[in-house]
Amino acid sequence: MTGSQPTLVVAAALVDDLDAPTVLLSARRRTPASLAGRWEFPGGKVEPGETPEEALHRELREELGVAVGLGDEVPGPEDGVWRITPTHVLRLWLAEVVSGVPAPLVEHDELRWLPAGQWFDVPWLDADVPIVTAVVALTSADAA
Ligand SMILES: Nc1nc2c([nH]c(=O)n2[C@H]2C[C@H](O)[C@@H](COP(=O)(O)OP(=O)(O)OP(=O)(O)O)O2)c(=O)[nH]1
Repeated sequence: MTGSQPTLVVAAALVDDLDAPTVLLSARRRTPASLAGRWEFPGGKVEPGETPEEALHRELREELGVAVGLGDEVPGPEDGVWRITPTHVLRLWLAEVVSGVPAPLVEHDELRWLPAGQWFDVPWLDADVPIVTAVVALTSADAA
């Protein structure tokens, strides 16, 4: 049944401070055309031989040019993961930047640090909306 396994995507809810988050980073996709202009959590697919955490560090280095520290995972409702497309599931971690300044290097054409109370104020990918709700709940931010 290996062929029926969904593709695992890993991503980060980057905040300013894992202990007291106030701002959340969202990234606007450049491609494909069907997703361009929508906002997401930076990340990407886990490659063979990588752990999910290794893949996430690689994706954030490649996409944003930053090193991060990972916080808690934001568990999803389906065996702990988030179903984002018929063929992809997402795992998401809270994270904070430990080195570098995020820049839209590859996959994105704009980054935005969303202030508390404005975490829903960009057109997230449809699948990400409930995930943002979970991030709000987990961080107990007064952001919604
Ligand atoms: N990275 C990311 N992908 C998401 C999110 N929400 C969501 O539905 N997706 C979808 C969009 C894509 O169909 C898929 C991930 O693809 P991707 O394009 O980010 O992954 P990747 O960089 O490794 O892909 P590739 O083009 O190099 O093959 O998951 C999200 O918050 N972050």
